[in-house]
Amino acid sequence: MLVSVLIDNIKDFAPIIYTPTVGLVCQNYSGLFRRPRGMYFSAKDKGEMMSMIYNWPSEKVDMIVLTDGSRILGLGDLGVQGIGIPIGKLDMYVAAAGINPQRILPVMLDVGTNNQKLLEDPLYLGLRQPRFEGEEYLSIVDEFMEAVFTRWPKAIVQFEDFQMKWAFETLERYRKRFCMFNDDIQGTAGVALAGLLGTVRAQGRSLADFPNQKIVVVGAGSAGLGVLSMAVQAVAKMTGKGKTAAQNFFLLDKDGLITKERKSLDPAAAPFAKDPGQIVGLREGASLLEVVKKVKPDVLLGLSGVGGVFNEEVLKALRESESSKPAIFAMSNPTMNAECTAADAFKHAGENIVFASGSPFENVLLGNGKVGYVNQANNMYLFPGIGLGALLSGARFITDRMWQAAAECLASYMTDEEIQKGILYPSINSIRHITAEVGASVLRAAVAEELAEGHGDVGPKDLAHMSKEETVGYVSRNMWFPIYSPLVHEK
Ligand SMILES: NC(=O)c1ccc[n+]([C@@H]2O[C@H](COP(=O)([O-])OP(=O)(O)OC[C@H]3O[C@@H](n4cnc5c(N)ncnc54)[C@H](O)[C@@H]3O)[C@@H](O)[C@H]2O)c1
Ligand SMILES: O=C(O)C[C@H](O)C(=O)O
Ligand SMILES: [Mg+2]
Repeated sequence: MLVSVLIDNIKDFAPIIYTPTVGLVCQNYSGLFRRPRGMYFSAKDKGEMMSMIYNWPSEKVDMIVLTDGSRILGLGDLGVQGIGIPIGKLDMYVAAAGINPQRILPVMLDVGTNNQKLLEDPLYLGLRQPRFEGEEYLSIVDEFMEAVFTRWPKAIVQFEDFQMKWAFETLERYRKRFCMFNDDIQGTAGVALAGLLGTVRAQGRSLADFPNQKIVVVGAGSAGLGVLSMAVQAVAKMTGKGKTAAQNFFLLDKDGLITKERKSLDPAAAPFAKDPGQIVGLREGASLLEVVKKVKPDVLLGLSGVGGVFNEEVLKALRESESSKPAIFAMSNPTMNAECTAADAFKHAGENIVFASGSPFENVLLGNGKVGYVNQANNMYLFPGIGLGALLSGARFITDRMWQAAAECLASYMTDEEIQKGILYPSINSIRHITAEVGASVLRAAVAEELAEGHGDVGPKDLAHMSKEETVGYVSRNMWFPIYSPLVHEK
């Protein structure tokens, strides 16, 4: 496809090159395979990764999206078939951030798969062995990262769709060594925070009221925990109180409400586990329905990967919310894995809700000319700006402060009029403009943290002297745009 066609028609094409169609492609990838795109590093390539990286034909690489295929959307372990995700994310980088398509690199780390069906599939393209674990696994990722940053010291690496344990562990391991981030933990958190701040405004409250929002998060994986961590940081920033920042947040996983009584409580979930004494009438492992009935939340946010967990009973219980405009974020992907459909949300929870989903749904016609607006709460609103901002600032690392700046920029993009209509995010048609603004705020945060080393001829001092408007101009001018020579020259 011509890149200009993609850029000019991004709203129509995003659901094809990206979520949800990319999920279907990954599920059927070995059967659909025609030609390779990107690079595959197998566990058997250990010791060879440096020469492999130096064999990549493009002299410069700006953006790399890397997966090990272990948690592809809500579809589970798809082994090497997960390469569709880095390809789709990088197509978005080209369309949304104007990253030169010759400088992108989709990468698959093939460390085996635990998907029995794939292991038995004669067409499966990857290693036919269980996944590497422990130190063996980490040494493979280490070797890859060292090789990448030796050849391209100013590249940005985005980790995508890693199962939770490796998502957190690799983020901690590399975030202060390399310019990298984990999109499922950090990108999702930023987009959700922008949506949560928009929800406060939509509910007719002042932003300072955010710490009082009662938020029930369903799914304690990399995405759900990422969202809560960032929301807690935002509350702590507003109130100056770190310790009690999580008190209005409730977290559930497949075993129900997480409390301090949970046996083998995951340390990553521990900061959000409720003290049983604190929550009268709710026990360890309480069901989602019990929690919604008791808490009467302002927001119900799903990152469980399980389609339909916001069932009719749960949605009806949300009618008792203390908020006149409760919000439902059914963020799991692809469409089949959404916690509820848009139509069901408006039907069962009422017409005055605010609704967002990770995968696109059509707006819902409510009758009498009224429209139930569907937002797409997807990390695609932020990762292009984070990548571009980091690249153009020459950031050494990507910090929490840069993410906060990105989320606040996205949140402030919306006018009061839009917010009143339940519109929390801008149209994807303006994704280049959004990315320029987000990229500029990330760049300025990098400068403020003295992490900006400059890019090309533009040094750190030049960056520091740019006004806000000049920074947006600089970012926009550095977006690649396709210009095609006409086949027939006009006389
Ligand atoms: N919209 C977005 O931008 C976005 C971003 C990242 C992830 N996601 C989606 O979020 C989902 C989860 O991703 P993840 O990386 O956190 O996965 P994960 O596997 O790390 O976590 C899933 C969590 O859901 C819990 N869970 C499973 N069944 C449940 C149930 N019936 N009720 C309550 N909780 C249940 C699990 O216990 C686990 O805590 C995926 O579908 C993914 O596509 C969306
Ligand atoms: O890929 C997406 O659409 C969003 C997110 O990164 C996910 O894993 O679901
Ligand atoms: Mg993802």
